[in-house]
Amino acid sequence: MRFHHNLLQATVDALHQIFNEGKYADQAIQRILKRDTRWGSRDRGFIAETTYDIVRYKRLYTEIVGAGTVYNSRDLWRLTAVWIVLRGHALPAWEEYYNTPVRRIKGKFDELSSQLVYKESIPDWLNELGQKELGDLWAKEIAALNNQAPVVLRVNTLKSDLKTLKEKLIAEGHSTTTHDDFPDALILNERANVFKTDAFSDGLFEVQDAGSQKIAPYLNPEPGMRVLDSCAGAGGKSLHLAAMMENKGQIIAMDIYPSKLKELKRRAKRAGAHNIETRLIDSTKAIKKLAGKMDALLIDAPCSGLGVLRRNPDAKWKLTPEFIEEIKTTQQEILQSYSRVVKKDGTLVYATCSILPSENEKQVEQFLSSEAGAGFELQESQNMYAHREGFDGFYMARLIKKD
Ligand SMILES: C[S@@+](CC[C@H](N)C(=O)[O-])C[C@H]1O[C@@H](n2cnc3c(N)ncnc32)[C@H](O)[C@@H]1O
Repeated sequence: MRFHHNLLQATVDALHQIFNEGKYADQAIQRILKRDTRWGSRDRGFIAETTYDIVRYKRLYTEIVGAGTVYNSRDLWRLTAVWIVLRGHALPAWEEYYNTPVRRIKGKFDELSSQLVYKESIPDWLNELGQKELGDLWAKEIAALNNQAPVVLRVNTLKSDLKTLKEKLIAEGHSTTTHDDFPDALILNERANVFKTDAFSDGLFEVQDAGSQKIAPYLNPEPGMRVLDSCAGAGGKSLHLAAMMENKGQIIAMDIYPSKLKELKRRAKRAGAHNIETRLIDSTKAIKKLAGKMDALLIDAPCSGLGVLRRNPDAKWKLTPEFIEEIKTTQQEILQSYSRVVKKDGTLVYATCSILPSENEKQVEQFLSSEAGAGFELQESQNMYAHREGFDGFYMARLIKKD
């Protein structure tokens, strides 16, 4: 493999922003990619993927090179050297790589690989938590979460269908594969920036992981229903609900951040979704007003995000045990207070992109045994794991309001 110095320099600069300045990996990479308009899609892909890989294996690589917590330029170049060596490539004859101890890198890798915290590059506290909550599943799942995620699209059935979209994408140079378990999904055969396609500008699809595509259908939405998407964010699930409801009925999309709802509106316009109304949650009144009025409630709860580490590998280094404890309190508060909007025989779906039972099953159990949850019955629940289904990790539970 032939390496280009300017692309590795860009990788080193991105790593500096992420490791030393605490920037989010996706934002740091986006900024760096704007630097040179002559870079083609392969160059951009190289910078993004190399950076993500090194972020993913930060602990392992750092231990191999013996760097501290602040990385100087030499340390960052050495991390890229480890990346090249462990992929079995020859190091280019650049000044930065002079005297790189290739055999020592390989030896250290073999030695450290016997310990999960190095092999999968995870903080000790997270390893302990994962072992405690998931037992034997943990090692398999964390290994799968270190793989690169495929790019999955969801066809917007308000404007297109799977077959037509597949053909349009081929005409724009992108081939895709369908999947029997995910009826609206097309998986890109080769990574590409599909946001640049006409099909995307025309609102024919959204980029949405296959696991995430299971959540809106779990609510059994039907045209004409009144649905509350209480943690709507930028609207990934609201848009899917609008498509499934064929733009008929009402979707109230709520969040505590106006910026996310603004983005949702923009996306809804592009998607031709006309039955979504956004409402900011700025006091408890916003929810109280809807008490007993909704046919269905989706709580796509804020969570640790441990199921989507493949997309956000830097979350491993940003998450803290304290944050996970706080978010669990928020999850229960949301269940307790928002569940009141569901009318008799209505449906509540609680979902997270976490794999931890304490954010999932345990939250639902706690809710059902509380006063607010007493009128609900658990109908069904499902876990999705990266090591089993090959997509992001998710949890969802469907509860029915009996009285
Ligand atoms: C998992 S994300 C939602 C993703 C979104 N549903 C989608 O499909 O794109 C969780 C959302 O909950 C929001 N949130 C956090 N605390 C909340 C609260 N107390 N009430 C409502 N939303 C909240 C966050 O701003 C975030 O957008």
